Amino acid sequence: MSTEKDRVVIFDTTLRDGEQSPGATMTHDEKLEIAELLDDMGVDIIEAGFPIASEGDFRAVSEIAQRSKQAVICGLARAQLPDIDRCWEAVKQSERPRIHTFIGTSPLHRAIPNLTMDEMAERIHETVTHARNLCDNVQWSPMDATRTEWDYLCRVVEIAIKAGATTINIPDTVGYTAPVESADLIRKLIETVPGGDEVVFATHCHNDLGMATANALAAVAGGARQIECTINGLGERAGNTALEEVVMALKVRGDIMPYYTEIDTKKIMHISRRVSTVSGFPVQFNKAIVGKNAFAHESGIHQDGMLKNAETFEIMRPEDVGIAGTSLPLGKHSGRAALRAKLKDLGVEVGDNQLKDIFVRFKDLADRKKEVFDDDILALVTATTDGDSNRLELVNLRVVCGTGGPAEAQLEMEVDGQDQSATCHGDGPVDACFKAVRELHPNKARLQLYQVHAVTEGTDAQATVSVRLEEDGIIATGQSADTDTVVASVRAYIQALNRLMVRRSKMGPGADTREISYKEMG
Ligand SMILES: CC(=O)SCCNC(=O)CCNC(=O)[C@H](O)C(C)(C)COP(=O)(O)OP(=O)(O)OC[C@H]1O[C@@H](n2cnc3c(N)ncnc32)[C@H](O)[C@@H]1OP(=O)(O)O
Ligand SMILES: CC(C)C(=O)C(=O)O
Ligand SMILES: [Mg+2]
Repeated sequence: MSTEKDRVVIFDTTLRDGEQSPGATMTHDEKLEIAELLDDMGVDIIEAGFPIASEGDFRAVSEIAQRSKQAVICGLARAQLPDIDRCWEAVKQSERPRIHTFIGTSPLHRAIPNLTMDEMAERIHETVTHARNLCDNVQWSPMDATRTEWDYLCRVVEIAIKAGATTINIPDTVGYTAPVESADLIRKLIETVPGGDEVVFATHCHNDLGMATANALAAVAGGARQIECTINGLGERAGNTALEEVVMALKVRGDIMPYYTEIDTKKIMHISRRVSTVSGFPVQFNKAIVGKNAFAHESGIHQDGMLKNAETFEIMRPEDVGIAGTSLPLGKHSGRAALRAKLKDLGVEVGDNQLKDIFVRFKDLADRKKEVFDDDILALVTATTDGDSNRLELVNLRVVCGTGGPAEAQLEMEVDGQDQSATCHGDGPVDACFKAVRELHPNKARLQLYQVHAVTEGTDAQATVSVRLEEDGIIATGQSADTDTVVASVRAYIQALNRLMVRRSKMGPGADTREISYKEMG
């Protein structure tokens, strides 16, 4: 049975509560940019700032008010007449202005302005009336509502409604409430307070116990039709309800939550990145919806499932939140299915046997590296698919080098199936290694080119080493990739020697490089 869905209004307070996070201050231009993005994505109400707080806040709220295309522009004001006047001065420039005024109503918060219950009730009446005389869209909030005595909460909400508030916001200022309480509180207020069914109830949750999203959604189930939230959950202490979370929860679980918003969800990722940049608050990797890993799968079983059917491990499409697509980063937990898919993406078609070889090398690399990048994979392919006959093979290598003297290489190498070892010194670790290779496999090949480049970033980057050898006009190259540059160098050198031997043998019988004595590297 399909139910008609109710509209839930999205009230974004990134520029007010979000900016109150220590260190999240935004410049004037950044605020204008974020407001424009919020407006474009379909946010219904933008709380643009606290106009009495500073000249800068006043200017930002005023300018956002002038520029907004469709959103209601709201400013915050304490329960003080000068605050409300200043707020009105700023928001009145909007075609759709709102004044949001608040006061802390719990016992702890009543003590801050040192007002008795009756004095506070009188102040609420006076300030909401004043706001309503200026603006016909007035929101009132009993700060710390979830720790306010029930009877007193009902009393002050009724006063605010009678004084003309059109939206009653019930803040869980310190993130104390639990979902079941959140739903009950709103439901009971609507049922109990005279006029409660004639105003919009809003929910404003903080994330101190990690329940802000759950509490906001529960409040909606209880009858709230406005959710206050911020991009990336930015906000005081552990933050506010994250806009992207509630919006996507309502979209994805419309089956059990018959509500909808007018947010263009495809714009979520872009605004998330901009807010992260301008606030300087990075988004945690595993953050719901907008975290780097929200649509990324590294483990083989998940990647295989995703390649067969994306719904196996994703409950929403990345495109729906503005992400280009799922990513299957390769790492130590990945399997063949993802490796094959990655190779295909990179335009490399391999047979089953080649894939097997590449996979062994890939696992070996992934064990040593945090993340395996596309370039790493390509380097592995080059190293694996050349199919030479390997008369020389690296078995073991230890290198001692540093400031104390010449480098020493202890090399163990298989030469035509026989294990041999040599220790050589050289002018640096690579020179020592190459000398050891030549001691075990004397040759006169001339080193035409030795080139190292890091193909990936970071201190664990994979280096690709290219070696080109020339001998009697025959040229052979070797290439190897490894996180250890010296190991890559030795592998590349050995590969080039193997190829040289193959080429020589193809040019005529008996022509074996081992009969040729070593000539100094050029
Ligand atoms: C839960 C929330 O997010 S509430 C919003 C919090 N945001 C902010 O505070 C950011 C903007 N704030 C500011 O820039 C400054 O605090 C100002 C400009 C508002 C006030 O600055 P000051 O006059 O220097 O006061 P200060 O910040 O030291 O103290 C707050 C004053 O406001 C009073 N106050 C606090 N909340 C309210 C309220 N809702 N209604 C009326 N008075 C209030 C306090 O009692 C205190 O006044 P008092 O010293 O006379 O008791
Ligand atoms: C000003 C109010 C709504 C607030 O931010 C809170 O109580 O958390
Ligand atoms: Mg808040």
